[in-house]
Amino acid sequence: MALVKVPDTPMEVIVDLLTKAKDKAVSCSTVPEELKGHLQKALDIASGLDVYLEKMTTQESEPLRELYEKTMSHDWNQVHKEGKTIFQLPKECITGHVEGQTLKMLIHMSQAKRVLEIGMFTGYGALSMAEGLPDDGLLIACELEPYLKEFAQPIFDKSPHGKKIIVKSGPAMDTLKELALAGEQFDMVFIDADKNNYINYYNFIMENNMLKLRGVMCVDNSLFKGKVYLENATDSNGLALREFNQFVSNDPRVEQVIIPLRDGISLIRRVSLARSCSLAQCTITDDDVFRGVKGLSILDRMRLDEKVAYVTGGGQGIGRAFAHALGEAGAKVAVVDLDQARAEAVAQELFIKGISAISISADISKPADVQRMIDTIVSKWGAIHIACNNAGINLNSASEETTLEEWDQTFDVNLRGTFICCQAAGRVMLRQGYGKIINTASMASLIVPHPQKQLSYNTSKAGVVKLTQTLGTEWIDRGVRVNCISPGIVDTPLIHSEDLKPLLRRWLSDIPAGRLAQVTDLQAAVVYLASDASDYMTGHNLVIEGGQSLW
Ligand SMILES: C[S@@+](CC[C@H](N)C(=O)[O-])C[C@H]1O[C@@H](n2cnc3c(N)ncnc32)[C@H](O)[C@@H]1O
Repeated sequence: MALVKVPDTPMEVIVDLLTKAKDKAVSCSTVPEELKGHLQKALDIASGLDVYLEKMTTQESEPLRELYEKTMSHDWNQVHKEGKTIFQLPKECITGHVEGQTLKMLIHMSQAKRVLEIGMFTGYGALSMAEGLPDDGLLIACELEPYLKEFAQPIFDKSPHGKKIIVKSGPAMDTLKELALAGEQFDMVFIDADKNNYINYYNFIMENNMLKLRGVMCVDNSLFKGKVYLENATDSNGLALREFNQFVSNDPRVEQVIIPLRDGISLIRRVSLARSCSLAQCTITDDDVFRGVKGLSILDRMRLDEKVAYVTGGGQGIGRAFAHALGEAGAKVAVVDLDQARAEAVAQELFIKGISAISISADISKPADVQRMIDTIVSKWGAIHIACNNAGINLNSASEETTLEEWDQTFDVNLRGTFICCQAAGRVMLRQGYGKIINTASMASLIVPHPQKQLSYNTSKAGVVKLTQTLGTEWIDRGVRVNCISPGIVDTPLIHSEDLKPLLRRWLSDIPAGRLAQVTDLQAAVVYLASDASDYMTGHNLVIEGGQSLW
């Protein structure tokens, strides 16, 4: 006997009813052709929808496909008869391809890192969401039936994302209590278990602050085949969902929307602080500390959206890391380098990451080049908000042998070049009444790094600090902040050459942190100095050297 598929979603119910109506109409000679035609059209539209969504949704991964097939071909009746599961589990309760991809998309969009799933079944939704999580993301899946963990784990193990999933067997409420006790919080919670408990899970999560401030709760089956709004529905699960939806829609702590995908997915998020504030029972000091300056959290205050930046020496090393950091924080970035090919390569890297970027070749020791760089950026983007004057050179010689050529060359780039850039960018920024200049100085501005001999470099970088202090105090009352970053010894491939090995050992013994700086160690500093969060800071030399200057 062929298995009759029970309609599982409002659309499947509509298709079922339209099919019956059309069959009846077709077999009845008194039904007008026009009505038959309308019925057929309605049926085509309704029955084609899920098929089309399925087809147009990005193909699932191999482990997900395997999980789906293994779930569908498993004899759940038999498993239950053998006493391996408490309940007889219908295979149709799997989330499946389109919903799985929707959850994965939500995880990406909300940049969630910690997810809680209530009701895992065979893990299709869990693995879909894990695929959307970053490498250090975590998903805790609550599942009543221990058998399902055994079922899913071998496929989780085949996926590179399976390691992000921890399955907690047993009643979800017990796991929730355990997680609340440990102070666990989540960016996303997916509720997809016993319908009559949805309201309890929801309230427990809200009352125990388990959903982070920016968190989202997703609730599956919230349309329950339409029974949530059909007047004569008596189905206990449908009625439980109806009560749940009504409760959430009246709950002033949250906002909700129900997406009519498959059997309905509710998206629920905590409302803004402003509303929570008026709801709170306790005494609140309602100020910028509580609400955030301009209503922004501290991390958002460090975002650089809509800002225009340039980075000189951006084609490699520290400059490249600065360009990426500023772009990741939201700025448009002009990558400037003496070497056009290098600048272009970094601009391409940024472009691939979705960052607006251009490349410019310029020799910062030449005023005409610097002016061309400034004009190019202003004509392209209309402003310059962030100027990273990072290009520099380091030539070594014993002081008694340092030639004037070496001295002049070093000063031309490191100090004169930095001044030329500060002045040209500063003029634009002073006109704008806003700007952030970040110069790259060096730990050598504070100490005399040894045993290498680099008089011109050390002196020029000390000059960069004084330049920064002077401009920083002169321009701050016109909205332009000038600071500098002093890195310690930065790890480059060159440093690991055989020749430099003894020098490297010596340096390492001088660094309390026990290692050289990576360019990535400097990235947060440049974003902070470029952002409005550092507005009260000017003329500062931010030293990042693993403690080396203190020993
Ligand atoms: C609709 S299925 C979940 C589908 C799953 N989210 C997916 O991605 O395929 C519901 C699951 O909730 C589980 N469940 C039911 N009651 C539960 C409870 N009290 N605690 C934990 N899990 C429960 C069931 O065993 C079943 O596996």
